Amino acid sequence: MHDILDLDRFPLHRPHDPDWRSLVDRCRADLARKGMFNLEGLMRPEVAARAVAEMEPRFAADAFLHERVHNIYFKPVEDLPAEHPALTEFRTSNRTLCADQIAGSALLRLYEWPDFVTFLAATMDKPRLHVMEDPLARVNVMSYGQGQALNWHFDRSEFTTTLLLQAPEQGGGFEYRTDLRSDDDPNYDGVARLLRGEDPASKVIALTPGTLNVFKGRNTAHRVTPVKGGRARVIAVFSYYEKPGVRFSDSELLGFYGRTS
Ligand SMILES: O=C(O)CCC(=O)C(=O)O
Ligand SMILES: [Fe+2]
Repeated sequence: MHDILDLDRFPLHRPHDPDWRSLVDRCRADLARKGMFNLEGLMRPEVAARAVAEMEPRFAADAFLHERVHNIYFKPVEDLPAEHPALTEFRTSNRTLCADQIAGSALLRLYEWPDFVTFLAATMDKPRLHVMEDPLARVNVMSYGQGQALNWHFDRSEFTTTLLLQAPEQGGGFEYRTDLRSDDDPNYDGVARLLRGEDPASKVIALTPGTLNVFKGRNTAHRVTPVKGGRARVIAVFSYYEKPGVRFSDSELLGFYGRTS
C-alpha cells in the first residue's frame, strides 16, 4: 500500500503503534466536535491523477449519467404535505462509475485493504466494518463537469467515506450542516431553513486531491455545489456496513446507476 498511500504520515498499516492510536484519537475527536475528519493527502496525488486518467475513457463512454430532480430525502415523506418547504426539490447531475467498471484499480485495492477497514471502524468507534457484497455499489466514482452538482441529501449509512481524486478549478465545494437532524427528531423546520439558505451553521470546504473525508452522513445534510470550469471534480465513495453481505435492492440500483447488474 506504500505505493498508493502516504503511510509515513498516516500509519494505517501499524494498528499496534502509538502513532496509529493517536491518529485514531484525533479522527474521533474531529468526528465528535465537527461531524467530520479529513486525512489530507492520504492517497499520493500522482496515484489519484493516474486513477483519473485511467477512468476518463470510461466516464466518456459508459458512465451512468445520474440526473434527477429530488428532495433532500430522495422520496416523499408521509408526515409532510407535498408543498412543505422541507420537501423543496433540486437538481442533481453527475456521471457515475460503479465498482464493476474499475476492476483492478488502486481504489478497489484500497477499499478491500483490511487495515483500511479496521482503521475506519476504529475512528467510527465500531467493533468492525464490512465491505459490501454489491458488485456495483461497493465503490462508486463520481465525476462532476461544468454546471453539474450533487444536491442536498442525507445518506443512508451513519458515516460516509470519500476520497477526492481531482479538484475542479472552481465550485464543487462540499457543503454540509452537521447534525441537522437526529435519529429521533427529523427537524423539518431546520431542514426548510437550510434549503432557504438561511442556516448559519452550514459550512463549505474545498477538498484537495488525495484527501480522505469521513463524515456523519445520515444526519448531516450535505451537497456538492455546482462545478465551474473545464476540469471535472472526481471523487470516490466507499461504502461499508456494520453487517456483512449488504446489497442494494433492484430499485435502488436502478435509481442510482440505471441498471441492476
Ligand atoms: O462528493 C462528495 O464530496 C460527497 C458525496 C456524497 O455525499 C455521496 O455520494 O453521498
Ligand atoms: Fe452523500
